[in-house]
Amino acid sequence: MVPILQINNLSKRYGSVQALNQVSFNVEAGSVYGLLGPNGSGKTTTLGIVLDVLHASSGTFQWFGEPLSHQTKRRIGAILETPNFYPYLSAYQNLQVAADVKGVPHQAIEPILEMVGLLNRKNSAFKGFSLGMKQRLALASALLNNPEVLVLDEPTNGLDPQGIAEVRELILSIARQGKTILIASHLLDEVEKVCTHVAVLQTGELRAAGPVASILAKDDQVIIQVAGDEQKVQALLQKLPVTLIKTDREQLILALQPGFTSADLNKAFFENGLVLSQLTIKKKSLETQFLQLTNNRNG
Ligand SMILES: Nc1ncnc2c1ncn2[C@@H]1O[C@H](COP(=O)(O)OP(=O)(O)OP(=O)(O)O)[C@@H](O)[C@H]1O
Repeated sequence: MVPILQINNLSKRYGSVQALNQVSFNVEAGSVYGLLGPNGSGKTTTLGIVLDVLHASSGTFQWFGEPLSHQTKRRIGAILETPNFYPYLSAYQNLQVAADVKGVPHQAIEPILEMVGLLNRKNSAFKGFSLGMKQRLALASALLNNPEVLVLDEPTNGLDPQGIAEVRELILSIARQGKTILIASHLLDEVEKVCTHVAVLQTGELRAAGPVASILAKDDQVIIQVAGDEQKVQALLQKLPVTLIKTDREQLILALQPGFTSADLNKAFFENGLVLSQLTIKKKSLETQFLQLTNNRNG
């Protein structure tokens, strides 16, 4: 299946600042994909580029296997910053305005208000809403035209614990409806709770990408280097109980599923006529590095 979003070697410079450097990852259909990194790591820049708000210095991206167009944009709902709703209009009236802009019939409004838990406040003015309610109204607005994908930049920023819990639960319930979600966050905890997949950015570099369970696993990871046919290597990796976390030049970084040891890995390669020229066990999980990353934030 074609990935929902393919990002290939994306780079962005702002003058002397290299905000993104050759970043590549794919977002598959049905995933909740976290873009994790501390402030200034390039998350917003990445989202801005794929939503056509910013231009990349180099690299490409495709939505649904196609370049971004008017048609593909209609399949994407996004919240990059807290949207400007009219303070004196009610939740319902604000969504009427948004529906008119998007060419969506007004019948769509109430079911969406119900989904985001604001139906009983539909006639209340926006200005009286808590931050959490404002964010849920923003989600309602992004969902009005029933997009296949939602792109969210730090959706729980500034919310109190209850607001955070509500927005996270809402994101999960939207995901359960089969929508794909790309969400930028500087919170490891949020990514662990909400996301199925994660790409980790640090100062514009992609540090790791893959399923949350394997990237954040406590299990050992191994670095291998294989002499031999690359296709054969990939075919073998597909069959083994391992997850490819990252390819770094000649090296492959793998997470081993419980019960499958580095000795088993070595044996499997040998039996398939492939010789490992390197097999290093990385004792520390990436989690420690992520915690350092996210704790180093300064804002
Ligand atoms: N318009 C701009 N002009 C110059 N530098 C910029 C501009 N926008 C972003 N940057 C720089 O690019 C880098 C990446 O910023 P970006 O906003 O993408 O990071 P982020 O991970 O989204 O962080 P935050 O959570 O703080 O928004 C940072 O060093 C930032 O200072």
